[in-house]
Amino acid sequence: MVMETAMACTSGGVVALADVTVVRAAQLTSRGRFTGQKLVVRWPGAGGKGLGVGVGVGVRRKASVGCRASFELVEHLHGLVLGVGVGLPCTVMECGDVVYRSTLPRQGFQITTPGVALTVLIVTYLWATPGVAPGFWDMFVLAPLENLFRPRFRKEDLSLGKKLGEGAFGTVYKASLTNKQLLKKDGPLVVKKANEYGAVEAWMNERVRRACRKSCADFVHGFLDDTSSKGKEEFWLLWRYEGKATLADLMANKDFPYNVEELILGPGKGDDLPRGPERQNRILRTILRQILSALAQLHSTGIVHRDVKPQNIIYSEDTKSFKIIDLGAAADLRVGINYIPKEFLLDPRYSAPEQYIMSTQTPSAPPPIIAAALSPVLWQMNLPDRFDIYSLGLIFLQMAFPNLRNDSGLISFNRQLKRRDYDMVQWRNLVEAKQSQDIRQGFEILDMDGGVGWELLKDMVRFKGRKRISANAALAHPYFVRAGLFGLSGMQKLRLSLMRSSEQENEGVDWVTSLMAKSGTESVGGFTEAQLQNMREKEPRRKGSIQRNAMAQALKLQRKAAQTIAATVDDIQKGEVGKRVNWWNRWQN
Ligand SMILES: Nc1ncnc2c1ncn2[C@@H]1O[C@H](COP(=O)(O)OP(=O)(O)OP(=O)(O)O)[C@@H](O)[C@H]1O
Repeated sequence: MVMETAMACTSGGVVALADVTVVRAAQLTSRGRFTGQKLVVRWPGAGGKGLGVGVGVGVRRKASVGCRASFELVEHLHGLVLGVGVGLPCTVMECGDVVYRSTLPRQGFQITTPGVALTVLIVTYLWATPGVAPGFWDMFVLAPLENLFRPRFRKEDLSLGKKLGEGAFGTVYKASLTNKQLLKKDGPLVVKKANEYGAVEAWMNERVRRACRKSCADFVHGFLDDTSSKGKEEFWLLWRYEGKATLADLMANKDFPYNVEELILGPGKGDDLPRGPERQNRILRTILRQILSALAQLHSTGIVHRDVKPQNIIYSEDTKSFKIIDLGAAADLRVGINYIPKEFLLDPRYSAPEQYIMSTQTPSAPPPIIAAALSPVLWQMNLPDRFDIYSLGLIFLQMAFPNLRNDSGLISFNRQLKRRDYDMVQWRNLVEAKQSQDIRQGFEILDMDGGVGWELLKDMVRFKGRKRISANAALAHPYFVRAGLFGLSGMQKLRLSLMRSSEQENEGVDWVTSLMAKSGTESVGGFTEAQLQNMREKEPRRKGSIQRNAMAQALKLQRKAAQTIAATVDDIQKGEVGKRVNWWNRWQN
């Protein structure tokens, strides 16, 4: 190995200069030729200084006389340049071993299998529901931009009309705009003077307007009015007037569901079928699909409505479809807004048995940035969207059974179901024995096409949120996906029978459980209700394969990690930073 200053010349002149360790050097002959076939040049270590890139190596190449002259000149310059410490850093130069420059591996961007796998993993996490990446984009780009260009309203710009409703969160009026220049599209508006949660409702509506505007009533603006005569601040919320009827109004009509048919299908479009279960089923399916689509969009953006009921589903005369209103009780799980695990804001008639959208052991939401980063984990742990699915299941039930459409009917259904441990099959056995016309009509609808409607209803109204179907899965259910006139396709029938057989497995477990309960033991006298409930909810034991066990362990670990982090963040938020946070104790709990 010889330490020397090397320079390579090409016909274009000097192209490289550096202090190099020549491992196997080409000789520059007195006749100006490289004699070696290979020139391996090791550039100086990190931070090596030098000039130029590209070494004409390995090729017998004629060095011109000019080149030789340049060599000497540059050698002088070289000393000068290095002397003052000027030169390109190694990061921008091709430092390292140089063996045939043209055959060197490229040092720029390279695709490797672990790199691809890691990228896929990160992207999947960032885009998993409720969407960390879209959330940041929404929060830091879309929201400020929208704020910049939206017109601003004051209460003087509005003229209030008829009162439309009064609820726990405020009073709602039909209104019109006095200053017509504020909005391009004219038309009636709705104003809610919110006394509580107004700012949150406005924030939630703005989020929905950016993420999935077609699923909810068209929100215009929200502003704070601190000039109220009552002396307290009021938040004014503005929507476009969607129409005069909510699903509750339409369901209260004796002609339901035929009164909705014309609204959603258009005049005379439903006359191809005679009045009866098949026609009713078609209308119910359309209504349910519209509401499920709206919910699926809300859920995919991390919002759980928490107050899904016929009164909060409005028929939009403009889009001829059903939309969701009243986001006052909604929770944004992406950033933890309005998410208070122990708060009870819900309508008991439609609320799921768990009552909370998140486990009560999940601490209150951490600061938005941390909440956003953790949101996919928390979402998967709690599946909070299933809360809305239960409520929608009850609406489906009410649409099918006329006797359940009023409050007393629904309340007595809730009582009956609770007594039967939320087992819809047991409830069916109970009510079918009564032979009422309304009940018969309901089951006739649900049992069509091999009972797909009944299957879907059972998947929606389940005790455990985790076992309930999601809005997206429900939309792909055979109840909606039909093969035209022939009803269910072969695949759908297969899927249905699979679903049924898995259910029979559960029923077997239930049967054994009830036998055990009846037999009891002499000393204890049988199981308590709580123990029974616990046993029923347990999955039947399946043979554990290595993959399944590994998966279960990984999930357990993920859940534990998320709980530990969330609990610690909660402590920090509560100001318990001073106390020593014992991670190990938390982990073991
Ligand atoms: N965009 C809209 N277009 C037409 N009507 C609307 C609209 N928004 C609300 N309404 C009407 O106003 C009523 C009350 O609205 P909303 O449910 O949002 O108020 P609320 O104060 O939260 O009531 P509650 O507490 O009873 O749910 C609705 O039942 C509906 O009739």
